[in-house]
Amino acid sequence: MNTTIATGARVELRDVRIDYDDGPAAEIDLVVEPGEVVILLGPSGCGKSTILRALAGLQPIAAGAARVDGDPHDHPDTKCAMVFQEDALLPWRTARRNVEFALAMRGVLRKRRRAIATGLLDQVGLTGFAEHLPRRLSGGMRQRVQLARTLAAEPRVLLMDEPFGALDAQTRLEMQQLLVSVWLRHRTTILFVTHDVDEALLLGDRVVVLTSRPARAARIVEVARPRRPGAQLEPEFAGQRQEILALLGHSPDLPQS
Ligand SMILES: Nc1ncnc2c1ncn2[C@@H]1O[C@H](COP(=O)(O)OP(=O)(O)OP(=O)(O)O)[C@@H](O)[C@H]1O
Repeated sequence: MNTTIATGARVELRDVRIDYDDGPAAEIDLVVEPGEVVILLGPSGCGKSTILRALAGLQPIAAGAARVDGDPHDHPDTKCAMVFQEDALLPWRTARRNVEFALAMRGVLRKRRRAIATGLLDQVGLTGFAEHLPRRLSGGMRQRVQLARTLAAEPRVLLMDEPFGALDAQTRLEMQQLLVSVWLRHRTTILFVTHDVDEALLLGDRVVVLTSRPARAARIVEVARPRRPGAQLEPEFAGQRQEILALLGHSPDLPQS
């Protein structure tokens, strides 16, 4: 791998308020340390995506300030990359050429692009699939290409909006494990939106449980790292799971919707 490692940035949301025409959508005060994984969890429509969109510079902030490594962040740039549930690959380009496109955007010389793209596709477990068009790949594989392409841009912050929400349970588990391995390698700061408490506890250093709209932090749960296999069964983990479900208004005995 020839890419330099872009370590995570510090993200600050200082008394930030984000409005839509019909009123406030989020009121949030949060600092995410470099390389930290913070999960935003909350009821449907509470304002989770809105917070990510504001951090991506796609949504104006009505009050307060968003900063990345101390710099005001109010417009899209390469420091923060969004990863969506639906993949946004170019359908006429192979997996490798989709990744190369991001490298070209970053100004990487043509002769270096191929080796870097192949290395990134190896990292996300797609060795042997580099020359496939997106339509010949499964949903999980397309998400892997999207992750490789996102990493090619060397973002300092990954903004992930329910990236695995459309995948089947097995593929979702594989993608969660992949994200952990990618994170261990790159230590990118990650803000990750999910509805899934187990996903939150598996991936997060901290889980921010949000109120219904406007999204405010109802509680921030610290999660111990590193996770051991089977940690979900340990009492501390089970206690945190129940605490979060209670905050979300679910009975812990009921399965999550
Ligand atoms: N562009 C917009 N204009 C006006 N209202 C919007 C806009 N986008 C979202 N909203 C509303 O703002 C609220 C927050 O939306 P947002 O998408 O951030 O919620 P969310 O927590 O990510 O939801 P979900 O979990 O269902 O994806 C919702 O009530 C939504 O209908």
